[in-house]
Amino acid sequence: TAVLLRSLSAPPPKPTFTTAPAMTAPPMAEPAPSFYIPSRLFYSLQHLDFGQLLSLMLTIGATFTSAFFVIRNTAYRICDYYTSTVEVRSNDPTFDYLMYWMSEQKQYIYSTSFVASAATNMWDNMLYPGRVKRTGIQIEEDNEEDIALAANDFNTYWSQRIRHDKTRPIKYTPCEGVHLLRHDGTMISFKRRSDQVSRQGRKDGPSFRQSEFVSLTCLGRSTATLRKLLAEAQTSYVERDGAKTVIYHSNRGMWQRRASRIARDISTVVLDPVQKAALVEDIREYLHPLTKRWYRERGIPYRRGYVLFGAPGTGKTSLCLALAGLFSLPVYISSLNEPGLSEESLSQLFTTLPTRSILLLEDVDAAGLTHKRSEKISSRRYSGGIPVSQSDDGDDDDEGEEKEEDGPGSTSRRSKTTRSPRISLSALLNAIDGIISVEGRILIMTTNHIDHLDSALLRPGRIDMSIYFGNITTETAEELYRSFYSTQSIDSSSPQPVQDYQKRKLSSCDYPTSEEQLSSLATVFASRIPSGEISPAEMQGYLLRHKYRPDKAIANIQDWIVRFRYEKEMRKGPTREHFPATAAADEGDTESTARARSKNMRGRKRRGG
Ligand SMILES: Nc1ncnc2c1ncn2[C@@H]1O[C@H](COP(=O)(O)OP(=O)(O)OP(=O)(O)O)[C@@H](O)[C@H]1O
Repeated sequence: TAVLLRSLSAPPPKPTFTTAPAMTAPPMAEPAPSFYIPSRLFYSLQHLDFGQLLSLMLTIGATFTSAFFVIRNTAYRICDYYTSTVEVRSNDPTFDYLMYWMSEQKQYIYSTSFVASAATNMWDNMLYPGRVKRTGIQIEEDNEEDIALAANDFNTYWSQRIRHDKTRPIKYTPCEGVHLLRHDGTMISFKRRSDQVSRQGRKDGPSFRQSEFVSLTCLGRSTATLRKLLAEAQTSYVERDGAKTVIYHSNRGMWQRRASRIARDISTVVLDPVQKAALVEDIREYLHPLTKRWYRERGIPYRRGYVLFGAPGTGKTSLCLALAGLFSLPVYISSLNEPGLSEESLSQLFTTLPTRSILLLEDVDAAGLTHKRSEKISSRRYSGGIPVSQSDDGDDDDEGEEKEEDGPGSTSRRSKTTRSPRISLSALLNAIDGIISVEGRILIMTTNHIDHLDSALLRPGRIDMSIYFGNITTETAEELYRSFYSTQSIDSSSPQPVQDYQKRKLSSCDYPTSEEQLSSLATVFASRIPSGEISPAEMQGYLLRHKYRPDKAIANIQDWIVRFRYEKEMRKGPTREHFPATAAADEGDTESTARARSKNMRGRKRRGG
């Protein structure tokens, strides 16, 4: 250290050169101030010229770097020229096909890193890792083997079911990076990467959307191998659905597959036969290719919309699913109340629908955007887009009356009074028939209160047919009874254990054996049903108690109706008749105190008291 310090503080010695005296040695260039210390250090230790050494090193470095880039670019160009690549993006259905196919490949993927998923919602987790919250919704696909096993031996089936639920099969797809796979004797490189894109277009924006990319590369200038692979992936993805109805749900502006269900037969949804036939005929006509041409020739946007309205549990959603089954169309379900749904994502949902699909917008009245704009109610509750809370004294008499009408289970009224609309009416209208909105789709909106919808939403072109769903009538009660007990013939296409099970079950119950017998039972049943009082869902609830006893369903119906009426009364709130003692004490009430009490009661109800 002492030597070093001394050499640094001493003036630089003159370098000695052993060249010919005639040639004057060039004096060593005075090092630049920043090189002074390293230069002195080098010279004192190695007697080397630091400047020359540095330039030599820089030259070597630059040569190697340029050589590296030249070689790499040449290699890339050669690879590009002699290989074929296809890129698949996560916002395209092909991505789903490919990832499903990959998860089904048991061998021939040469990789050491995978995304493993045993989640209920396997697809969401795999396709969009880290982005999907668990909703707790579990929709299971039907499994014929399970049904056959259950028909044979329920206990074994159940223990297997429970074990399976605990140890869900783990599915694998290659994780981010490059992997090799062999398909039809060809080696294919599979590259997966993801990119985070904020909704505002900035990477550091508040809400991110993860986009994924997969590229498949194989040797040769022909893309045939890759096309064949993708076609195979698509077929395997589509074939698993068979004739089932595929249901998609919206999630933050994207459609996500949720389930495939055995299609519901349209005859199981009871509705005025004339209305039902008109609706089915209208859709059939709309889907006809000549209709499409007809629309195009006249410059009319090729779209069709329906609104199904009526009380809860009257079959609106059921009819929509049955129509999807009848026409083998996928159903895309969304609700304007969905958390996180913005105007931008709503428009994206509408534009990414496939042609020939059903878009079901549920409970449009509950979104808070659909009040008639001219009405007093609108300005009072949504002045400036900010919800105005109800005053505690329960002054709003209309409100109280409407609440009672909705019944205790109604959520739509509550949501309207506590939330401001996130989607404006104009955004919804634009999404429905905006210039980039998909043509060929069928829009079905359901609502419990059609009178709350703005007339702009219901104008022809947006909504072409409105169908009312009402409570059970004598005719629909008969139809429901028939559809409930008619499917008792043994399905000869079912596996033998299932047929045996059905036979055993039928022989132990008192089922009608012929169509005539069923008809006369249905007529007796229907004659005991009061028209317009009971919703189909409530009726179904009753029939489910007598799933295998059609005779008991008839015998017990009158008792059930008495109880049903009583419970309905009680749900409306206790009245004087329920409390005769109180009624007597109230005899002396003046009209004004009675009104004050009723007002208080409404106020308490609204506050949940
Ligand atoms: N018209 C009907 N025909 C046959 N079944 C019905 C009918 N209405 C209701 N149901 C039965 O009642 C249940 C609820 O029906 P659904 O969900 O279709 O009613 P909804 O009108 O859509 O109700 P909400 O307005 O609450 O969404 C289903 O299980 C369905 O089978």
